[in-house]
Amino acid sequence: MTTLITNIKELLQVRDTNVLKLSGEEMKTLPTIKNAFLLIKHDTIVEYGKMEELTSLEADQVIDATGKIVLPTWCDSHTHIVYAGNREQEFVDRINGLSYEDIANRGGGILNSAEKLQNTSEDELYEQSIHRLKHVMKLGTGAIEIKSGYGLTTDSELKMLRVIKRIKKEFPVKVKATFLGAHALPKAYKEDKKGYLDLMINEMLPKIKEENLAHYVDVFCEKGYFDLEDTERIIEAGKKHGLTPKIHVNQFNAFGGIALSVKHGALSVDHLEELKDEDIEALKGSKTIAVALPSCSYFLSIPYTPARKIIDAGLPLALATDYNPGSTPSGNMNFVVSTACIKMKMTPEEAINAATINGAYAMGISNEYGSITRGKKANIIITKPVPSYNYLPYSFGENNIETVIINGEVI
Ligand SMILES: N=CN[C@@H](CCC(=O)O)C(=O)O
Ligand SMILES: [Zn+2]
Repeated sequence: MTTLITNIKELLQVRDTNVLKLSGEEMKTLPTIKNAFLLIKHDTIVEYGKMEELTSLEADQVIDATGKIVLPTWCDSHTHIVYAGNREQEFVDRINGLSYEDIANRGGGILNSAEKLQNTSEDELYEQSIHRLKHVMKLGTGAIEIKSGYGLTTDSELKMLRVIKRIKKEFPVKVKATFLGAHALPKAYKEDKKGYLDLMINEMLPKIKEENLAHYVDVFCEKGYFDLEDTERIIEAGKKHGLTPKIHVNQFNAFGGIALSVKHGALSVDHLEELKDEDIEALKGSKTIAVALPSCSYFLSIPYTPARKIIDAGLPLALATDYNPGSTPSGNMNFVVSTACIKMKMTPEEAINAATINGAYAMGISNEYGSITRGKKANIIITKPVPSYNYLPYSFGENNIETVIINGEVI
């Protein structure tokens, strides 16, 4: 099966050589070809160039993209889309004056989602999750990381991870799974944190390894959740089971979680709404990428991750949704890209780089995803007719996507 896309107004993120991530100044450049074509064979990008270089129109399917922009699908490197029910009551409680912290302290928040998930069957959880996944695929997401962390018992954490595994098998979208047992202290272990850490280390992780259910290990490293010592224990245990760390850090408080994550070779550190100079220093020269989650800042009215500070220090930055029921009930990467430009003062070029190639890096898949490169997976967004690529973040809230191709097939 071959698909030829012709007359593309502008083809974005064209990289002849296989760049794995972009840092600092490099993020300012978004290589493009105007009046371009793109040829897909089966699930792979095989050729692209200027229309005048196109020698044959022969293909099983020809899509005319006159007036339209073509770019790689979004790579959403931080989500919690496998969850049960929702938390719209807490949303109203926050409008009426309670804080995210107040709600958590009253037994709501993550523990509320955990209770719902524990009482939901694996099949029902799968159905609810794929409903969200299908929606975000239509919004242009072609690769996604999904975390556990709303189970908080061995059975329920495994239930979440099995749902992720099933999604991975059933859907063309690229999926990476992360074990986030250390998301909150479950009620049953309220007075016994050590007991819960032991449970994760001695029971959950070996089972996860046995069933090959995760690639990454995550910890909510935050005051009132897991401190540096807890985080280090879980990271070390995860690494022993072959899981690379990707850590929730600096969401509300900065107290050294970034340096710790870097020391352990974390692939990413995510959130970073609170950021100190020493955090920036810790990231320099490392292979760890910072991941900003602007929809979470928007929804919780907390500070935005200081993207300028990170990029201007020469560091790489990725953008992701954080899609979850408590802090970000949205998986829309288009909104993330817009919000990054509007609120974090990222240029459209930086934001698109952060949401494609750098997002892929933050999932460990940038050798296969995140750019228009010969040999990479054919995961493609075709927009509606738009004046320029700047229009995509500019027209926030508008759906500019007409067609999404994942693994070479229109979805
Ligand atoms: N901060 C920790 N975890 C999620 C939110 C969890 C929740 O409120 O359900 C996040 O990334 O924002
Ligand atoms: Zn998160």
